[in-house]
Amino acid sequence: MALPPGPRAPAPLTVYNWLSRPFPFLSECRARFGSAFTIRLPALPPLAIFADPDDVKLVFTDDTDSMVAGRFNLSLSAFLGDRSVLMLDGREHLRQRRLLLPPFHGERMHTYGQVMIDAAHGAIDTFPSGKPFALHGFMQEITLHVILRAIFGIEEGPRLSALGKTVAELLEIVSWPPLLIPLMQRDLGPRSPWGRFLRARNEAYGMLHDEIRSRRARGDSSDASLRGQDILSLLLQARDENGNPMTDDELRDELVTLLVAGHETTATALAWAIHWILTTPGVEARLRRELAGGDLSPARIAKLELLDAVVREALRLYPVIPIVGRILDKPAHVGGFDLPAGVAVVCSIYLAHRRPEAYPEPERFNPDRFLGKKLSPYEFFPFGGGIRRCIGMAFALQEMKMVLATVLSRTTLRPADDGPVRPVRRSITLTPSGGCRVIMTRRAPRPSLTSSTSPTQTAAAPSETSSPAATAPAVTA
Ligand code: HEM
Repeated sequence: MALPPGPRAPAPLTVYNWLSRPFPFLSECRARFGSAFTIRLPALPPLAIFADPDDVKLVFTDDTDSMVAGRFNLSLSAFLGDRSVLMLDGREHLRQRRLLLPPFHGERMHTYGQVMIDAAHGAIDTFPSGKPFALHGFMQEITLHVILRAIFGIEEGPRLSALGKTVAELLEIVSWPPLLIPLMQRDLGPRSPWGRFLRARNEAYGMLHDEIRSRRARGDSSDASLRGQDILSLLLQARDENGNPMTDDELRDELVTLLVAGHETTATALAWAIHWILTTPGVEARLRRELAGGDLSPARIAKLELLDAVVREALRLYPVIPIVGRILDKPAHVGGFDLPAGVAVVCSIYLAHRRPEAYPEPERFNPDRFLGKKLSPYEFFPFGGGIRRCIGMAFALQEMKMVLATVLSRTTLRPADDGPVRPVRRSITLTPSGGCRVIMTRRAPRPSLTSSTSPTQTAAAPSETSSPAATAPAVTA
């Protein structure tokens, strides 16, 4: 049984390349070894990397149960809990996935649209004016707020703030890439990275259990505006095929999974999208023209074609998560190689998205390549594929569009620096270096008609001001 060829550099160098410069490293390997190659990292199975559509299809459509994702994701189990859908395989995975899917169904997205727009307004009100700032942090604020509101359905107030603070702290600690290495996962006291993580996680667990218990005890759903459509309410009502609800521990692990998976990923994708909009000639002007053609209700924003193409092209060029993988339970034949059991079969999203055969001039940000076209799910898969495809895909796409439309309609931004922006790792995601630094030169007041029922903001002719004092009411999200 032979693995594809691959670099034989000393382990520390490979670890450095993998953690610090994954995109150039993947490109170099592809140039040197061809469309399939193997990367070896200490204490992990060999990673056999593929990017050709036939090989990706084979992995995503495998129905033999011989390629398991839960074991591939194992390094995340300390972060997410061992009952997280990401950790499970086979029947257990399917059960948990079926329970989780309904709140994320495309049709439900209209419920969350206004929450997303309101959260964007709240953050825009606090953008510094006339001086450089990193957008990524503000995008994180928005996506954290949105996911907390969508999951728990609670209104602005001390409960939401306390949960937000604890979750943000937890996510900040886990964003440090070395914590993914099992050797680093040791509690050496409250000031050590893992010690800090464990203490923050216990605090978050306590709060989540309180929330679950009080919700069960009340026997009702959330507060006002989401009217029982929040994700926790739906998960509490969910039953598997035997009529059983999720246990408290299952619920807790899934809530942590949704908070982690649904927050940093979308914030990073937004930061990249804004980077490309500001730095690619013509794109911002075309988007503004598209936005100006009518009201800015969630329903209309969701249908804007150029905005949709911009979002997809941003996810193509720098996919937030560069790889998805499965561990082979049994030997398998992939890409002309007979791979032994135990190997990790990895689909490189990044390399697949840069194949010139599918994407002429692959390095160029060109949203037109998505206009009026539907790409194969084996050539464009920022959300992975098959029975493991991201549960939050529709949610993330909706959120990106709502936030981008709101930011563009109320502000004028320009890049703060001339130098190149490169991807840097934060845990498993790759974010723009410097956090996408921009300068805001205009902020229009928040439109007065943003409400959950009648959002009728207009994108045309926003008023010129750069003074935060001129901005409108307090955060209502
Ligand atoms: C731009 C934003 C996002 C990106 C790029 C992204 C990407 C991904 C990827 C690549 C996977 C692995 C798929 C595979 O193994 O084939 C995944 C899985 C998952 N994502 Fe996302 N995601 C995003 C947002 C979200 C959101 C908003 C949520 C929920 C609120 C979410 C929840 C999940 C869950 C639960 C899984 C596990 C699915 C399973 O194992 O069955 N993600 N995501």
